[in-house]
Amino acid sequence: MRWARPALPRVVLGGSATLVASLIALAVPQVLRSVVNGPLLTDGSRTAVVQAALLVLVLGVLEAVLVWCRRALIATPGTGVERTMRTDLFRHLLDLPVAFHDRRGGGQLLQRSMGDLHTVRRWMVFGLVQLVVAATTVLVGAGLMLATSPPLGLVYLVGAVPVIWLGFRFRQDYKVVARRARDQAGDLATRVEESVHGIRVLKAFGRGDDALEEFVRQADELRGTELDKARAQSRMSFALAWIPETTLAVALGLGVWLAATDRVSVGALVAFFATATVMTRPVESLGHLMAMTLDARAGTDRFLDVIDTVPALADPAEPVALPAAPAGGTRVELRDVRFAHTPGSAEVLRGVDLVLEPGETMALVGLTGSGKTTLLQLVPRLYDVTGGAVLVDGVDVRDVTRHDLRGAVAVAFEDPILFSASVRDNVLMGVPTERLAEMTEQEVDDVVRIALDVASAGFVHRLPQGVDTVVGEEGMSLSGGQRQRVALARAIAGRPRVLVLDDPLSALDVATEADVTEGLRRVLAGTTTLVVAHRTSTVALADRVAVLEDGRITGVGRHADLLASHPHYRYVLTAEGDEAARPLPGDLDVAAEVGR
Ligand SMILES: Nc1ncnc2c1ncn2[C@@H]1O[C@H](COP(=O)(O)OP(=O)(O)OP(=O)(O)O)[C@@H](O)[C@H]1O
Repeated sequence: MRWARPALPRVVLGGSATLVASLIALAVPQVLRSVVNGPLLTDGSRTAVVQAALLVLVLGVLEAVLVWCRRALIATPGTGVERTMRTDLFRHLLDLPVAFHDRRGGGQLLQRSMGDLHTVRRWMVFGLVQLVVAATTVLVGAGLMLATSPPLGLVYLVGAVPVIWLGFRFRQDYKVVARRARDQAGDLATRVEESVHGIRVLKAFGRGDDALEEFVRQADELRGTELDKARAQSRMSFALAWIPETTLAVALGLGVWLAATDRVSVGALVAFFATATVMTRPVESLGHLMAMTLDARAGTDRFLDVIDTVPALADPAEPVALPAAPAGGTRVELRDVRFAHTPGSAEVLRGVDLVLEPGETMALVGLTGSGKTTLLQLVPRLYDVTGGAVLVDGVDVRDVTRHDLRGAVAVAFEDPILFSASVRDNVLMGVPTERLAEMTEQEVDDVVRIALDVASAGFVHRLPQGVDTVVGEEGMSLSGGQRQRVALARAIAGRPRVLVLDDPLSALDVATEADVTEGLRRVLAGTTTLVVAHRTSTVALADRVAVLEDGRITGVGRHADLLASHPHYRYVLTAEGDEAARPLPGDLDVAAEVGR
């Protein structure tokens, strides 16, 4: 795995240190054997006993030093691997298309980047090395026992057969519950995230108890799975404790008989059981270490599920550069555009043909759910068309890099999302980083000031720290209309070639709306703009209006002309509100005609 590779040298070194430490532990019984068989049972030489004791002491100190080395060597790369995996996952999440995030719960992704990777790190730092060392210790120990006394060693090996079989079954069962537990933990995190996000709705509708009930149900489910895990693990640990112990009891009876009949030396018998004692801990830890490994595997699988998802909206292999911005403005064309949110589902857009001439402001009007937002999102390529093409200055948006495209096209959504940063930083998100890097402090200040002015966001200067006020998570410390204006300022701050606005004035009162409209008119001159409009006042920003009906554009023209000639347009604007069909200044005559 590429994430583990940089850490491998230190992990191998740390593993080797632990291995040597375990082998040292296994060597102690052999020293014991030589003491028992030598000085203890024969000449009783004190020097030999002292030498042996000193040797055991040195071996003990060496073992302790090596255990310390393991910790020092492995802790750092373990955290490094976790950090790199987490960063790569986050980078990938940013790279994945909006359609991916439409399908995945936020909590699941949170759980993947935090809980799952934490499990992987713990396994790398502790589980992996311990597992290798325990397995090696058991193998070497079994070999030593076999060499010390073949009949006793064989008894021990016979006992290993059911343990191996149980281990195999444990692996099969635990793998499934480990994955289920991680998925359920992700679902639970999604529930928390969704409830916190929608706390106002829950409180306003008194639905807190229902949310709690659902949370408890999911938490119980997770607890059930955790208990299944614990049960499987304790079954395995139980087997790993009683089978070797029973085997040793049999071996003890046999060993005493063999020693009594001089078929095995007392020293060998002592060494055999001392080795078995050294092996007790590694053998018993195998259950826990296997469980840890399978947990880490479930975490890794969930990590790879996301990281292996190829971004459907990747940059083209040979990107085309957008032509330099033409003096008169940028031309945007939607050519026979088709779009379905998921493969096989009904098409939301069914052959949209629309041209925005350079510098033109086009309003997009249609019934709720007719696909206006969807259409808008195809221009900055938040989704890819499923048929036809979107062209910016004659270039298919799929042929340019996303970086170039997003430098040229700016968006303001109806539901404006701000980040927990200052107003100033939120606005500056709309300016490409390279351009920001070339600006002086004064120029940056001017960009922020002008953008906020155009969006009539003067309220910002009355905030406690002015433009440096941090707006809280998702900008929740601001009102809806205030957030909408900051988001609008962000969209226009970068002076984009194309501006895509999704009903950007919907949360504003009439007076503020008039101010913003006035400011926008100035800015929009020369910027090709597509703006979703539900109200006549937003339509007032536009040079022409396009009517989206049943997935197609059924009319394009001036507001007054459409009001006169297009029944669906008239119906949409009238249906959206009493004041909606209010004619624009200068349209009074036509409106009067229609009204008659
Ligand atoms: N992420 C999504 N996944 C699946 N279907 C979606 C998704 N987003 C929107 N839709 C569907 O696509 C259709 C068009 O939705 P869209 O948001 O584009 O409409 P709209 O015209 O902007 O509506 P409104 O005026 O209410 O904002 C709707 O039927 C909606 O259910």
